[in-house]
Amino acid sequence: MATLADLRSACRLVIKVGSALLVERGAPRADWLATLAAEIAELRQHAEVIVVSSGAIALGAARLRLAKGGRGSLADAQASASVGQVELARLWSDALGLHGITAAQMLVTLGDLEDRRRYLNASATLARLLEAGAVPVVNENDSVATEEIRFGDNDRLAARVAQAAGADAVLLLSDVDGLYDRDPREAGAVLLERVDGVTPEIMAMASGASSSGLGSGGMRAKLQAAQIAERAGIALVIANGTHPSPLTRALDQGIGTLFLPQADASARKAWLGGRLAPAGVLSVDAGCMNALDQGASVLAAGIIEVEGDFARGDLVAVHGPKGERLGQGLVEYTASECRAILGLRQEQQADRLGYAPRAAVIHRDHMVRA
Ligand SMILES: Nc1ncnc2c1ncn2[C@@H]1O[C@H](COP(=O)(O)OP(=O)(O)O)[C@@H](O)[C@H]1O
Ligand SMILES: N[C@@H](CCC(=O)OP(=O)(O)O)C(=O)O
Repeated sequence: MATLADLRSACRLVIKVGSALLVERGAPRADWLATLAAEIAELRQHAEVIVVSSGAIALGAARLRLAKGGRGSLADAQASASVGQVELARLWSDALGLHGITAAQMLVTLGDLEDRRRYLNASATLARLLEAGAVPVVNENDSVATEEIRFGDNDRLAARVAQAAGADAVLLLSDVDGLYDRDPREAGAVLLERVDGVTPEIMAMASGASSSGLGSGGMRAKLQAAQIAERAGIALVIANGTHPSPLTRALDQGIGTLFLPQADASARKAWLGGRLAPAGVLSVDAGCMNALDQGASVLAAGIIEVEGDFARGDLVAVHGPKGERLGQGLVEYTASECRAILGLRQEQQADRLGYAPRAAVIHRDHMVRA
């Protein structure tokens, strides 16, 4: 992905919308949202789209008549988010619904995306929603997340969601055209079209303050999001959402800042292959070994032996029938569940598990080959 126009060829795209775009003096900017929804509908003809939407605190604070846009204290922000999220979900549902698109609300915390077991859950839900044709509308679960366990800004949340969803690109819609070499309110600020690596010099260009007072992250949070994305092999764009057709302006007119991924897309899997020590071993038969060569997932039917005592979400090694090292990945079941279902086909597993089986024991998206 070398230019903004290349984002048109992305298969899976995360679009993040900041509070200031969606809310003005406590009221939703419904007309603006309608035009964005039309652009999303157009994009969806050839790509899958996930929305990360801010705005719950700003909307809720207006309803509750709380000072400082609901950001006076954590308790105010949490109460505002509870009230505003109801309205925010309805706004998206109505706007996308006009185009026959089903919106799906997903509220996540930092823990949901950092803990490997919960990361798998979030990732599987996103995948299933996209497969079923819905547009997930994600926000932080502000009403339960305390200060220590919050992202606090939806920019980094969007980058993490992109990672969990295996997206190719993230588009952060803000109220500026992109990253400038200094705060754009200063004279002589120049827009950067491409950033090849978020270096300390790039980081120093941004201030942490939000321009509208409604949002939380400022440009610094966007650069932190860019760092997460570039390490995960995902392109990230900062573009101006204040125009009537922001996606067209960014992608077709090329106005915005593109942050190039610093590693190839497989870097997303690199952490699986790297630092972590496997907590156990799944040995598979020759049929499964061949299927893995074709890019398949590890299914219980192909497992012949389970070693170790691991939990769901742990990293386990996959060996062939003669002990060949085939790869490693995040396992969807505990060791005892793996032992209970080894050798069984999907339709035979529910009785042993007591619940409907998952799609695979190790999904191919969560596996690296040796
Ligand atoms: N170097 C910079 N380049 C662009 N914007 C910057 C820079 N430094 C500070 N900013 C400020 O960051 C603001 C965008 O952050 P924020 O208000 O949090 O946006 P959002 O609500 O979209 O998340 C811009 O309006 C701008 O005033
Ligand atoms: N989760 C919060 C938004 C936090 C946030 O990042 O806001 P913004 O900087 O406007 O994208 C909300 O829904 O109000």
